[in-house]
Amino acid sequence: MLISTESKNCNIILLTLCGLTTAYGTVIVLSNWRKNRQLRKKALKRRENEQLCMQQLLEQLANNYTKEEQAEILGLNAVELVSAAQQGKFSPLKILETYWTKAISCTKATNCITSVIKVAKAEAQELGACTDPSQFPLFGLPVSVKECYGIKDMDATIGLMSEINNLDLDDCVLVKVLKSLGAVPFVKTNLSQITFSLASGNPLFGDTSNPHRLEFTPGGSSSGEGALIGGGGSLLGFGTDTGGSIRFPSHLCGICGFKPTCNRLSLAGLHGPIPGHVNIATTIGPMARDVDTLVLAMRSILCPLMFELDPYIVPMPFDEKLFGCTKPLRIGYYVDDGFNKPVPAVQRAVMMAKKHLETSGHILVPYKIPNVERAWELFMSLCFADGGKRCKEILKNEDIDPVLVPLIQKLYFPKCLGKLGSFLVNLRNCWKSPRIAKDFSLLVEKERNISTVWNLEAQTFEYKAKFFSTWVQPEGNLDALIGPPSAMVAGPQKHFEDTTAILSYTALYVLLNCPAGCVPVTKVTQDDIDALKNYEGHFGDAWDKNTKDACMDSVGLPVGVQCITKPWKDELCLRVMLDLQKSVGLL
Ligand SMILES: CCCCCC/C=C\CCCCCCCC(=O)NCCO
Repeated sequence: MLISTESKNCNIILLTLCGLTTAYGTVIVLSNWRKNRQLRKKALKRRENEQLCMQQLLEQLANNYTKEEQAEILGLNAVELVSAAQQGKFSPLKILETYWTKAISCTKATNCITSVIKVAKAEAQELGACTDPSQFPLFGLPVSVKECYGIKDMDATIGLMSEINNLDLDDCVLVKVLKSLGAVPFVKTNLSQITFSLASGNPLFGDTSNPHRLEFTPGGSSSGEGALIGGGGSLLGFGTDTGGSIRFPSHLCGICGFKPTCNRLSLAGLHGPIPGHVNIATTIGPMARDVDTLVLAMRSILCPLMFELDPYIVPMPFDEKLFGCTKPLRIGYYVDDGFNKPVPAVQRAVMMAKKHLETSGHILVPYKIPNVERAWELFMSLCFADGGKRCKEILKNEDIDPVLVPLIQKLYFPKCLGKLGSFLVNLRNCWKSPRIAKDFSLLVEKERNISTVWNLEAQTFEYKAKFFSTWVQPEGNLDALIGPPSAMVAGPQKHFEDTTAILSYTALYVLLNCPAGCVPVTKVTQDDIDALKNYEGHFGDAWDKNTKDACMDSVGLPVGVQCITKPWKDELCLRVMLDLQKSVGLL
């Protein structure tokens, strides 16, 4: 009797607990659903308002200038345009309004712009009243910036609905410096959600298209810059690069992009997903149609004002001597990192670049990247040292971009089932793919403790030393490297979801903190596609199959080559890029 009363009480307690848990769960689910619905409404309104504002601006500007006047401005490169503006041939306002018109027509095709920077008009007018334009090295040059750059009274959402209308109180350091040099920041450009993938968009602003083939991706995360500059809507833009986000869209959109050594340019005032992520050297950098513009940008912004506004930036002005060096350089070249085999068009581009640089007088020697798999393990372990905690946190209540879903699912996968999961992934991906299984196990690994992170740092130092020991060669040390910017060229978005497979060529130089830039060298030919039909990759697994499928319909699309130098030799890297572009010509 006693037992049955006790068990009855137990049942009541259990039932009550179950009831309370269910009620609590339902309240949480409902409140999250409500928050998400409110955010979606806000997002829709934000996007509609911006589109309306762009349409109104287009209508206002429609009759301001003749087609011929606009064509004359749009036909100049950045160096020519600045010089024409300094000589008073075009006013900064006329240049701005011409580029606003062009940029808005680009975004109608590719959805590359997220916001018009309205204050640009007043800035252009103020510049127009200046009596000595020659003191401004970027006088009247409209400059586009990635959405995550902080600009006073504008939001910088990184594609998160919860960040809408969270306005910046001040301009970021780069924007302040640009303005002080006479440049006119005029639009903000789209990016992948939280900038943590090579995708082209986010649920807030939508996807961006490749200007050379609208149904293909422009790459990311600086997708808007790639599409806008590639489409002729901006002469100079700024992106960010943590794994390849400047160089990858540059390669896919047929433009030039440069990632400097970390701490040469200021990141202050930028919005990013993981503010304390110091192990992985995020940088900002310029993107443009030609290397001359990248040089103009770097030469101008490495100025006393930036060193003053951000005291943690190494106060190294542009090294004219290093940039102007004319001695023949010893340049290592490689067409394959042994991990992700590039498609034939990419391999051909590197061999073309080798020939061009030889014709320019340089000495090209074959080079082999040491143990890229090790670099990959270190990069992934450091990049997700928190077990993806921060990524998961900021994506709470948000619509998650479908491209990020596989990554987030892995980050949520229970670690205790990791070995089994890894085994199953190995089986599923064409029966045996050790690298895909490894990728899975690196991502399901939860938060690493401090000793593990210190250990990873120490091993990264060892890898760096080993890497540069291969530059010391009996016939003479290497000055630079050239190689692929990616194994792939542009293709449909769905093939660009597995970041690991795509990033090995660019993320390596983030781990090593090397300056690296991409220069367009050729376009995919039918012969490249015929050769691609026999492509099997190094592993014959799902990633290799994806690389092949992605590039099957890419005839006519741009192919870039990556140039790399040692840390702090940024100007030498730009020199190699310029020699290459001069020799290849503009595509
Ligand atoms: C040899 C190294 C291979 C590393 C492969 C890394 C794969 C995934 C890493 C996670 C994704 C990071 C994406 C960063 C994209 C980017 O550059 N974003 C810019 C933000 O500033």
